[in-house]
Amino acid sequence: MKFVSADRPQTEEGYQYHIACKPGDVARYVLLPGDPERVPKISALWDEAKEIAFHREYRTHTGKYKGIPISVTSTGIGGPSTAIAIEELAAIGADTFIRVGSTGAIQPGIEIGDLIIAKAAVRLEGTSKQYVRIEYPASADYEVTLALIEAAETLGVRYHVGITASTDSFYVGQARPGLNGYFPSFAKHLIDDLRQAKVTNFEMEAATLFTLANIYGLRAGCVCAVFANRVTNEFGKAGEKEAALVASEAVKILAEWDEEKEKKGKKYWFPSLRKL
Ligand SMILES: O=P(O)(O)O[C@H]1O[C@H](CO)[C@@H](O)[C@H]1O
Ligand SMILES: O=c1cc[nH]c(=O)[nH]1
Repeated sequence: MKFVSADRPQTEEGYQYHIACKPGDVARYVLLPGDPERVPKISALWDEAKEIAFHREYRTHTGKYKGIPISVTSTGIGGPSTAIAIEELAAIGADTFIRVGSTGAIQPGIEIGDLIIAKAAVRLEGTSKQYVRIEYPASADYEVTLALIEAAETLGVRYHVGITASTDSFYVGQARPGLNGYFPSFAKHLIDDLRQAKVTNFEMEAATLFTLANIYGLRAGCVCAVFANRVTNEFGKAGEKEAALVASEAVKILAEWDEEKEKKGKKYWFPSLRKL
């Protein structure tokens, strides 16, 4: 396989080095779970799907959900691999991303299995800092976020909307004691400080996704299933299917809004657009 340059390791036909996909392999709407094992669980919910590639942590299926072309690519854990996925998926035509993750809740009143839709992210990871100054906002796209809320309401699931904190470390970085009880003083206040600032949850990719989407003029949103409750210290794998359904339904809703905007010559969706 001949890659055209070191700057952009892709072949003449645009086959991307890490995700092993080329133009035409993915839809413009791409769901982004961290876990490769979640990819077939998500595409099983669609009308049709096929495996395109599975290279390193990047597993991609493309298919149709309620008639809308849709793809899913796993990002792996953390900002570095997520940034690679976004760079290469965007290079082959993806422009709207929805992270479908799992998360740890730090606010009271959030149950295991609930969903959390992120409207923005605290950039506690390093990847976005290698792209743009720290003051730059890791904010979700309002149309994607609204479509996720619409989908959650339609599906009647328990959900919350909030600011997520994306970290590079799952253990000490999310104020879990490390091996042999290693627990530095600056980690001790992390949850309480973030909780006072109304942060709802921890995960490890949204800040990278939102920052790069904003830099590149792409749309991104995020819905996560609550696996960990850091208030009660419970842990359980629940809500994964609901998060996948909400994200898939949100793509259907976004596709309808995009068609409406196109038909009426509008750049931004707004509630009374449908009455025009
Ligand atoms: O379930 P995923 O999407 O991987 O998301 C969460 O799970 C991993 C940690 O267990 C991190 O990737 C975190 O962001
Ligand atoms: O607590 C959690 C659960 C899932 N993912 C995280 O990053 N943290």
